[in-house]
Amino acid sequence: MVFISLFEISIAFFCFLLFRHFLINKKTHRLCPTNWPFFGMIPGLLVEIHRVYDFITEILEVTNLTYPCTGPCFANLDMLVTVDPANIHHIMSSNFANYPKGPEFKKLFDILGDGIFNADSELWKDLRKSAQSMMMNPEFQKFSLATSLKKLEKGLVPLLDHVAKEKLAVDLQDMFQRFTFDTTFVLATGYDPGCLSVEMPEVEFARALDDAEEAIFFRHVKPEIFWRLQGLLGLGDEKKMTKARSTLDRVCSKYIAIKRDEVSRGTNNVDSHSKDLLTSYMNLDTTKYKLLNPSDERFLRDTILTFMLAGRDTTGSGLTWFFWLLIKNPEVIAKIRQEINTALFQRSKVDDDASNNNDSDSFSPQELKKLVYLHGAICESLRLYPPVPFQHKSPTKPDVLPSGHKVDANSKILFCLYSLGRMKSVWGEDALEFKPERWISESGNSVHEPSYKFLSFNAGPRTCLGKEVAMMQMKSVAVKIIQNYEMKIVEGQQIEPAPSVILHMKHGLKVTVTKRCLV
Ligand code: HEM
Repeated sequence: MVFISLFEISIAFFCFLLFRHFLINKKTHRLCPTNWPFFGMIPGLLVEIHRVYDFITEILEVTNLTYPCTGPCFANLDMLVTVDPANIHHIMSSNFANYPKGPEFKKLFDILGDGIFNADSELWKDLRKSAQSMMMNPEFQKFSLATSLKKLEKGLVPLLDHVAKEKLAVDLQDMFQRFTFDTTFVLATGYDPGCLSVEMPEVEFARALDDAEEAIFFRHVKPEIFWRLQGLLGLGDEKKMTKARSTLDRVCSKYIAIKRDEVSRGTNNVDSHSKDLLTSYMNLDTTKYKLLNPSDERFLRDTILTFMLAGRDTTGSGLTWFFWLLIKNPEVIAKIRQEINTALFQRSKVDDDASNNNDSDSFSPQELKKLVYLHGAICESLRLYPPVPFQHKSPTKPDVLPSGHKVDANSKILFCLYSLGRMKSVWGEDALEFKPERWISESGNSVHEPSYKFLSFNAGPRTCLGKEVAMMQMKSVAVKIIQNYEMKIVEGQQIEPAPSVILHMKHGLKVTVTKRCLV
């Protein structure tokens, strides 16, 4: 009897705690997830995980751009989610020193070791300066453009011709990932893995990167102890992560050994003209960059892997969403074609005057820069579908953000780039529409948007180092395909972002292709 009453009293006390909790933690808005005792908002987030980006976007729109998200009390998953441009500018630029990526970031992305994505303070400075000096070198830029053009002519065009001739469907996402995988691998190591071909071979390195990215995404919503346990027991995503790690280590180690051998024998791959990043790092002047150690295999492995993640997936994802938007908006394709034809006509006039005979339909970087409408269309696509959909920061000292939110030392701040590009209060009432014209001024020049508003390439001192390489690559691919092919989306596909640290399409993008008759 006494036992039953004790049980009833406990239930009543628990109900009282729950009631009190809901009175204190009233929801900011009906769309926001409930903050449950013990589990925080995680149950509400997990229910919406299949459409997590749109869910967060809806919440941020109704909460004035910043939302404190509470995790389970035992899991250290509390974070402040913000897309307020004033906060972004404060964190990314004006108070950069107080906002490193932090140790939590490195734990989640541990597969990248001490590469530039994970590094902070002095190590990051050395990594950034060395990578910048290599990538800004005009020889590297020429090498990068030549690599893209060669892959276009020898890989992408034959594949699209084949698909058109045989009336097949091709997964554009797979095709672009293979394209950028090959080009980035050449830039990183000097070797072409030949992933883009009519046979579409399975490439274990590419599969391992995909698996690792998915596992990293889920680490963001799981308590650390949980995913570490999964890793130890070899379960779920962490099982894939362990396998991915061993594949990535093995492949990197193989290429490092081949390259060391070549560099020591002076027989470097002629195609790369010694401008690939691996060769440059092996010959690094370590008196300038005291914290970098190119004789350490681990350092070279982390560098290759970081560049593969930085260059392959981002540009591949950017191209996929861009072509999806184009196919859905044929009037945009027509305008880009018109712009390309005008540029080709002007070039032919200049050539006639100078008696040159340049009948190539590939554009030089200077010519590509003049395609203002194409530039606007790509920026518009990167605004709505940023390849890196979210980013983290963690303050070293407590601070108050311009939005008035207080942040503690070592707390987590998350920028949702996907949501930022869709906020009506930032981009206007037509924020959800695909409008390349948004990026063109009345005088016909490109409109520059500040990076704390258009964050797709990051902002402040950690701005993306590959922005120019990526834009040139996307433009070269776009010109070639738009000029020579028509594409149609295969009916009945569901197009949605996959939960990953890169904004992939969950089920790919299958299209049919026909070759255009050019007169
Ligand atoms: C459309 C294509 C691309 C997009 C949208 C993009 C976007 C970004 C973003 C958002 C970051 C910041 C990530 C973070 O701090 O967590 C970043 C950093 C970086 N990106 Fe890109 N990226 C692209 C292409 C490339 C390419 C092609 C390369 C190199 C070949 C590259 C190299 C880098 C590097 C080295 C960093 C680290 C910068 C630092 O931490 O100081 N990116 N990129």
